[in-house]
Amino acid sequence: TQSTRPQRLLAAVQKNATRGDPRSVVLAIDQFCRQKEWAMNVGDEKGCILDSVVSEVNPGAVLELGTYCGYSAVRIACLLPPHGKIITLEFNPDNAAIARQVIAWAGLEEKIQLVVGASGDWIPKIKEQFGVKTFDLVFLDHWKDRYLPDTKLMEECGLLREGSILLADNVICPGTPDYLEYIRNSPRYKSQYFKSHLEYTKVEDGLEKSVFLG
Ligand SMILES: C[C@H](C[C@H]1O[C@@H](n2cnc3c(N)ncnc32)[C@H](O)[C@@H]1O)NC(=O)c1cc(-c2ccc(F)cc2)cc(O)c1O
Ligand SMILES: [Mg+2]
Repeated sequence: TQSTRPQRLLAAVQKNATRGDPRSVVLAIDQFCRQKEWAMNVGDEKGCILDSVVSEVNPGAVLELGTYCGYSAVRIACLLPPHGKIITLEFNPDNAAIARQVIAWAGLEEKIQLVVGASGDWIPKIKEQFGVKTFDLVFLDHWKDRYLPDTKLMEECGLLREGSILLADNVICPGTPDYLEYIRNSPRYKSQYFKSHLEYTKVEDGLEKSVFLG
C-alpha cells in the first residue's frame, strides 16, 4: 500500500539522523523537505526566528498547537531549560503517531508531552490534566482559522499571564487575517511581525510575536 508523506519523512529521519541527537533530526527533516518532498514544518528559515524567541523567553512551560510531524516540538525542546516542558496538541492521530516516533528518535520523550485531540477541547482541561498554571510561550501552528478562537479561549481559561509570549506561524501564508487584526489592535497585546518566507520556498510568510500584557 502507498506510504504517506509523514511516513516518508519519518523514514528519512530514521535513515539520516542520529538517535538521541535532536539537531540531526531537525537537519534530516529540512534536507528531506528541500531535496525530496515539501512538507508543512515551520522549516529552517522561520525555525531560526523560533529559536531566537525560545532562547530569549527561556520558557519553563510551552504550549504548541498543531504538532504535525514534531519538527517544531523537537526544535523548541532542544532549547528548553533543564526542567522546561512542552505540551503539543495534534488533532490527526496518524500525524501524532509519526510525531511520537520523531520525538522518540530525538530522545526528547521526557521534555515533550504529545496530546492527541482538538485544541478547542483540550485547552479548557490543561490546567487540571497537566498541572500547568500558565504558559510562558505558546506556538500557534494549527488550523489557521483556530488561532483567534483558541487565543480567546486561552485568555478565558487563565492560561496566559502578564508577559506570556504568543508566537504564530503562517500569518501571511496561508494567512490568519482575523487573528492578526485582533492581536494587533488589542490593548492587551504588544505585537511584532518577523518577515520571512513560507518553509522551503521564496513565498512571503512570517511569524507574529505578541506579548500578553495581562
Ligand atoms: C494545520 C497544520 C498543522 C497541523 O495542525 C493540526 N491541527 C489542525 N487543527 C488542529 C486543532 N484544532 N488542534 C490540534 N491540532 C490541529 C493538523 O492535524 C496538522 O497536523 N498546518 C498547516 O495546515 C500549514 C499549512 C501550510 C501551507 C502553506 C501553503 C500551502 F500552499 C499549503 C500549506 C503551511 C504551514 O506552515 C502550516 O502550518
Ligand atoms: Mg505552519
